[in-house]
Amino acid sequence: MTNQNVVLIPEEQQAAMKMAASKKKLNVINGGAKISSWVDSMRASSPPRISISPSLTEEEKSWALQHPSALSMFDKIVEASKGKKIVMFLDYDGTLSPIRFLKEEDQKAKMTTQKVVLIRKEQHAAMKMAASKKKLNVINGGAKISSWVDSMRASSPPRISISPSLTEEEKSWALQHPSALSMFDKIVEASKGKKIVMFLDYDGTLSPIVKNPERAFMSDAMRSTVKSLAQCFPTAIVSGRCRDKVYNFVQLAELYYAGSHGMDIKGPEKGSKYIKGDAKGILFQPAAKFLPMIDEVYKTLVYETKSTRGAMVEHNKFCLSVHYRCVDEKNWDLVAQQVKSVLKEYPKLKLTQGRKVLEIRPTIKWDKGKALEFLLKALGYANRRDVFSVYIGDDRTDEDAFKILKARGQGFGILVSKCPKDTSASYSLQEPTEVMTFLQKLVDWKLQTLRGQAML
Ligand SMILES: O=P(O)(O)OC[C@H]1O[C@H](O[C@H]2O[C@H](CO)[C@@H](O)[C@H](O)[C@H]2O)[C@H](O)[C@@H](O)[C@@H]1O
Repeated sequence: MTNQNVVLIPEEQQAAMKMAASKKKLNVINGGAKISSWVDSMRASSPPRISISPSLTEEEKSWALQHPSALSMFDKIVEASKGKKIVMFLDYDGTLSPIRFLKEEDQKAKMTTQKVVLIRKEQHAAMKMAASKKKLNVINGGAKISSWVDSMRASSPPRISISPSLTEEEKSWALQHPSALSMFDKIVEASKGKKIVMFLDYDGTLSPIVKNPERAFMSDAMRSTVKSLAQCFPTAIVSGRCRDKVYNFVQLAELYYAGSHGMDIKGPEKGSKYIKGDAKGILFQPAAKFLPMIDEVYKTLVYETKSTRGAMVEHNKFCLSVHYRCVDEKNWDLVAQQVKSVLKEYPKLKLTQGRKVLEIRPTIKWDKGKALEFLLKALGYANRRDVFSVYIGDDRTDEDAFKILKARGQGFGILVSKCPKDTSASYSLQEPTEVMTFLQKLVDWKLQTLRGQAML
């Protein structure tokens, strides 16, 4: 197998492929088309739906107040029409018929209107890949893609929907991964009599995704909520970033931090109120011996990518991130080639993908899931049945932690996502503002429970 033929499947893409495999019953109308700009322009011309969960943002609430449902206002409407002749004008597409297919494909779509679903281009690419599987080369655990650019496009998928109504697929996903907000009572019920431990990813979970990784600040309101959370439950931040950097963003000394995708773990600065006699805090760095190699690769990558406008290499101590969010899409393959050519010389390093980022890290068997287990053990909670862990994250690397929780039956994961994704998480939240609401509800619930106990 020549290097040119070798392609790495991003975890994001693997997930999409799995989802695609479960979609055999659906027909795809833009099956033969390339990922191209018309999909983007269609996305732009069709606003995303407001919400797949019952909770609304402030903006959505205000819009809903200004444009209330005609169903809920029905009586007022007929009241207003009293004594008048009603004349009806109805638009067709999107009003009398659901918008489910593309005009260019009308012929095909007519035959299968009921089954047709317009899928986002990443899923489309994945389905195409699945179909042409045999032609592709295998790397990275058996998964395949036809090109790096496809896989890079697939990271950080945009919202799936183009119409206000949910597709069957979305409905089914939402049923399987209901909003953690709407299921709040069930969640706290399940945790009754158990010690709750909180694990929080940073980017895309506590802070919104922004173009410049150096400016991914969390809001003061989020910080204050996380602070209150840590007063109620042991709380850890588990991030792909280097520990110092994520600490600088969060700035809460009372938390546990696992940086570099869990390869750099430290307990609270002033010792943990949850571990008796642990004044200094734990420190675990399973990839310490890779530091010189990572430094060397960092310098080489900075050199190799410096002529590629928008590319940025981030040093995360035990791992590296090559960002391409700000690189013109036509140069994404160039970035991929630059990274691949450097990594050829370093078989002890592996490449994974996050949201518009290529991540380089040691091949050791350590990930966010292992970090979660390590922290539970450090807290003395490893084999206890009365521990209930909640892990909230938005990226593929968080899946390792979701899987561990599922396997241990010691809590569950919450995926932060606006669109359906293959996940081992049990619940979903759409964005960081919803994460904050959920965390605040947990704090309020805990304080209320304590007040109730104090009154007994
Ligand atoms: O595990 P996480 O805390 O979620 O870290 C994963 C990566 O997060 C950061 O990149 C992501 O967020 C940036 C800021 O919003 C965004 O610009 C970028 O496109 C995202 O991939 C961080 O900069 C990376 O080093 C982490 O690997």
